[in-house]
Amino acid sequence: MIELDRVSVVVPGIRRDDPGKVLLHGITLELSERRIAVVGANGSGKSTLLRLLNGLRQPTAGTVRVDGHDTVTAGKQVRGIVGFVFTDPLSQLLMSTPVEDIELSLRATVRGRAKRLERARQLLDERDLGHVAHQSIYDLSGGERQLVALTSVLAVEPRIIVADEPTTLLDLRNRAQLERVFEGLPQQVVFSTHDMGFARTAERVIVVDGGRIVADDEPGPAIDHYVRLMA
Ligand SMILES: Nc1ncnc2c1ncn2[C@@H]1O[C@H](COP(=O)(O)OP(=O)(O)OP(=O)(O)O)[C@@H](O)[C@H]1O
Repeated sequence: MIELDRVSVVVPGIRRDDPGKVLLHGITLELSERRIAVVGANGSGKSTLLRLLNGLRQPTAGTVRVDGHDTVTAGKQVRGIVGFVFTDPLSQLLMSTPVEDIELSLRATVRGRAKRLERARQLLDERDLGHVAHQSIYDLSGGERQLVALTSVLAVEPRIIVADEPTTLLDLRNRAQLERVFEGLPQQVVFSTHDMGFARTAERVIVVDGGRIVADDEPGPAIDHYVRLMA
């Protein structure tokens, strides 16, 4: 369970008389559903909200807790529970090939390089990515790259996945494939998206506007609210 209690995020101004910019205004949420989508216009605060959930960003005021662990004071535990998938997998893949990247992830949980490499190859095979295991990550297609990034995050078995627009850079076919992969994950998944079809696969849709939650409902009414807002 993720809990946000009166969370604000403020970026300080550059000059002394500049009050700064409020990115999120006093948000209180309990996130327990298996699939939660966050939608909103560009710059509305979706990424800021999602980054709070695994401690990538810290609140200026209020608290974020994951299974009772505060993301500020217990960041390590939180990152063990919440895996984060970025829009651009190249922001996340650190090694030059898929097998090496997954081996790196596994250093947190598996002892011995040979064992880690074997497990990495097995995880890639399970996602039908065995044939690209030793290919440069720069030579993968966008879809393959995002699947490798997701496989790398899943390798350490997080209980919750937070994904920031994971399908935005993909073509329609890869988008559909990745959405199916997300739908099949046993983990709780909190994702942001501009794709209303993807948002409709969630049980709950949260609409963010100007750093505030303006709708929080089942997909039908929440997406209707968002569409009216954008009209
Ligand atoms: N470190 C920062 N300093 C100043 N402004 C910031 C900072 N980080 C984010 N912002 C601003 O906060 C607002 C919300 O950004 P955020 O990335 O959360 O939006 P978003 O809803 O994810 O947008 P998009 O759909 O375009 O990805 C934007 O106006 C952005 O420019």
